[in-house]
Amino acid sequence: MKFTKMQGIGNDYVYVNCFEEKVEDPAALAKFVSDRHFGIGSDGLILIKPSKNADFTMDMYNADGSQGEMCGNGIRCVAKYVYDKGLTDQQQISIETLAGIKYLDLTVEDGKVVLVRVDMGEPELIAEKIPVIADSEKVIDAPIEIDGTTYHMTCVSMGNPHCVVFMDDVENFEIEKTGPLFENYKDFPKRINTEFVKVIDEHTLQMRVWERGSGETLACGTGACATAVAAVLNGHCNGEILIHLLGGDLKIEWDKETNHVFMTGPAAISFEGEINL
Ligand SMILES: N[C@H](CCC[C@H](N)C(=O)O)C(=O)O
Repeated sequence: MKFTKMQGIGNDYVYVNCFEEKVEDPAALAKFVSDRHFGIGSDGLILIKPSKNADFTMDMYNADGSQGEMCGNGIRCVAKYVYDKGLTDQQQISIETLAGIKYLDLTVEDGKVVLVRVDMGEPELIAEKIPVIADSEKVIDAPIEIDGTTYHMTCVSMGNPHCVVFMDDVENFEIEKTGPLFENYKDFPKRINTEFVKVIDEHTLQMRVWERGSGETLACGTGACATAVAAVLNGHCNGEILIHLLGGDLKIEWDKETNHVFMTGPAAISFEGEINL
């Protein structure tokens, strides 16, 4: 099977063009290709498919084979793939996801996409729609005790569920130990992506992420959007927010007029190949 390996600020996936390839069991394929020793090595698998309602469809699977409703870094790479490979000549495209249809603006230089701005839609703050089990309608700056430590979390869905935790030191944080405890915590019926965030100033955040189904990744686009929303809700930030992730930076803006969150960042092709299934 032919594949293209791409990354959005270090959040890397194996991309399959399903206009040309047939994928029978995407969950199993995601687990296989994500394995660094027996497969290709990636944070998961992304399928590029036709759509009846948009220009294209993106289906996304984490490294453990679970399907994610949306992938911010992934959708920028899908946009780069379909433009650079000539599946479209439009610089404004729509992509259908399990989190709804997303609209993207492509910046092109020398015939190649170098930057993508994504309208990520509206954040969902109602606990039962995230979902998170809570005794309040929304979960903003709420205590959660994990392994004997009390953290304060703000929960946001960008189509997929996120729990944002602000703290003073993310660099030395034991994410390997604590990340899975959040991911599988009893009050997250669909598990959770967790962002651990340090506030630099009112327009700058530093973030690490433990992703549902993939563990720590170098970046998470939906997570960056959830983090920006949480930072505004908690009075830490406003306006345009620059988020520093391990793999690079994303620019996020929560537009008050439309209530839509916009994410701008790069996308890159690492290599292409064929894998024996
Ligand atoms: N692990 C996420 C999907 C990938 C999200 C992330 N890689 C992004 O860029 O948004 C989930 O299960 O909801």
